[in-house]
Amino acid sequence: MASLKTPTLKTPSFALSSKPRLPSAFSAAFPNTARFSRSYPQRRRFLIVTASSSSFSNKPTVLVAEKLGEAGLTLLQEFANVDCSYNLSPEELCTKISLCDALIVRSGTKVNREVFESSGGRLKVVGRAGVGIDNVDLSAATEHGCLVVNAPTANTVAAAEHGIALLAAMARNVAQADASVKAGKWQRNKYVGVSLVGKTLAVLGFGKVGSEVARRAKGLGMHVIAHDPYAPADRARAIGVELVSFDEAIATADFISLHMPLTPATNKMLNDETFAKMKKGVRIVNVARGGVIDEEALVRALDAGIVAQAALDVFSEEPPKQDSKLVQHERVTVTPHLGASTMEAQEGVAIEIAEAVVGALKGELAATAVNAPMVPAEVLTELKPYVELAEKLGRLAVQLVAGGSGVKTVKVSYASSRAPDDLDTRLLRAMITKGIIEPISSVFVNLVNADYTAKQRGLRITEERILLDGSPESPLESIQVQIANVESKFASAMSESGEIKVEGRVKDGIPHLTKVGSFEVDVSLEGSIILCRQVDQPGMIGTVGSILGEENVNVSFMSVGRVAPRKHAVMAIGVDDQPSKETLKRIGEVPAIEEFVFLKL
Ligand SMILES: NC(=O)c1ccc[n+]([C@@H]2O[C@H](COP(=O)([O-])OP(=O)(O)OC[C@H]3O[C@@H](n4cnc5c(N)ncnc54)[C@H](O)[C@@H]3O)[C@@H](O)[C@H]2O)c1
Ligand SMILES: O=C(O)[C@H](O)COP(=O)(O)O
Repeated sequence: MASLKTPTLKTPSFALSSKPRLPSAFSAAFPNTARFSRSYPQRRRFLIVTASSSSFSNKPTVLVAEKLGEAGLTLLQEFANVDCSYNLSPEELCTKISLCDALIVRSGTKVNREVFESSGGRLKVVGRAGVGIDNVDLSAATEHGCLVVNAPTANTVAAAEHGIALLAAMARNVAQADASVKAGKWQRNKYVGVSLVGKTLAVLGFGKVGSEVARRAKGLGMHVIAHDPYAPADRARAIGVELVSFDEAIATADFISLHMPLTPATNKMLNDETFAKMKKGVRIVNVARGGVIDEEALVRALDAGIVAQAALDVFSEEPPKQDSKLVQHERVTVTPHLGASTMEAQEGVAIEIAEAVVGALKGELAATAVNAPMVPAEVLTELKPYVELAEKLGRLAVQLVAGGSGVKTVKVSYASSRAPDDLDTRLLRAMITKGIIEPISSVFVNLVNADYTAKQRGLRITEERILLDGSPESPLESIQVQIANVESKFASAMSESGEIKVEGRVKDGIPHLTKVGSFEVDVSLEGSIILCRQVDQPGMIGTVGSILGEENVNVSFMSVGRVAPRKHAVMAIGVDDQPSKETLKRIGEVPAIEEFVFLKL
């Protein structure tokens, strides 16, 4: 594994408002200084989250609230302070969470709205060490900008094997017969079972686990059909499984195995009405979620002889009540949510979730994000410099708005030779939103909550693709951000149609600002930028350059865009360090400079 670095910390980087009141000329040039007084991260990657430091070290703190495999803990400990506190009460969890940057749970911990509210904004990642995320309030997580990641692959085989184990054990009364023998009985006639070979198995939910169950059931000689509204037909064909409607599946099956997630649409999917449509004597296996079955209706269906047997690993309430009629039913076999519980799966899940959580805390996009757009790794790598460009253009554009906060309508244009389907702009849009909102509010914006936050603030972002001729080798030629219905504190940033307009492109992997209003410039988007409009004349670069040089402010780049020789020009100056107020005031006093603005990136 690559060595782990300390996470990026938020450091004050534009604290002008904490200084004494500014001279009036300076205030005129920077009418919204106070708005930019909050702290920003000094260096930003295309981050989803940035962990805060704990009070005693620079490491983030990860609370592991349920048992996690050793290999995962070791990975976490290389990067974070790891607090393994199992069996916390809801109140204890809420108390602890305000001290944690990440939380790792399995299915036994309810991560509800209260947990996010109690975190005070510190909780940045919830890692679900498994597949089902029905125990995490995703809406609350998203609203709080908290990324939720899961470990979707490592326990697939374990769950499928447990499904098959329950199927066979149920058909041959293994659990009941075992209990009987241990009770001193020898009831060979009572526990005559049914055969699997030649029987029809309906797999409901033909995802990862469902298809592995289907594959294994085929090996046992069963006829397998499946119902899944979203499963691709070719995947089913490849395994030799026929995809059918829900009604057909339940009406023809001798055995039904459940493998869908618990969602509002699947909640109590098996109920009185659907049991009534089943073949008499059907046998049901559930290693998905208890809530997909109306458990009281199942008891009725068992008693009515519609359902001959059931084998259940999961329950709507876990653990179920000891006197639960369902659990105690003679023809029901139960296990305590053991589907993922093999040594191998737990080590795999622990590693999968630890890597996802550490990656997210380092600011990387997680491939297993549940409440953020999933962007494949190769697309991420390709988009990385454009992601940075997008955020910086948003950040620049909003700082050009007089008053800053009246931003409601933003138009983003992507010029690209790629077909629209080959260009995923969700990430870019999120980062533009981040760039626009963060400088003017105290909200932390990331890929998770960007759309939600924009909506909350009434910020409408429309996107436009400009299809260019040429080679689609690079994903984008340029990104343009326009803010409409506002005034600018730098009039030259206004386009002819009255919007603030900035445009940029990536050159040699580095984001550049290439247009301000209708002026073409070329300045790399690093450090900060001073934009000056001046009467185009010789010596301006030298004059401003020497004012900056006198204060030892390193100029990284200068570029002049003009309308015509000796008319107006916009000079863009990239500076590594922040010039003092006095220096900026001196620049503003250069007679040929008509307006200027200092923009923090
Ligand atoms: N008992 C355990 O310990 C255990 C272990 C692993 C997984 N699980 C559970 O098993 C379930 C499946 O896990 P997975 O990894 O296969 O997930 P998955 O996302 O790969 O598969 C779920 C499938 O269900 C389908 N689906 C969604 N709505 C449906 C509907 N209304 N009808 C039919 N199908 C529908 C989806 O299209 C998807 O193909 C999850 O609920 C998971 O939590 C339980
Ligand atoms: O959804 C899952 O991954 C399984 O139900 C496993 O849950 P567990 O991590 O609580 O065993």
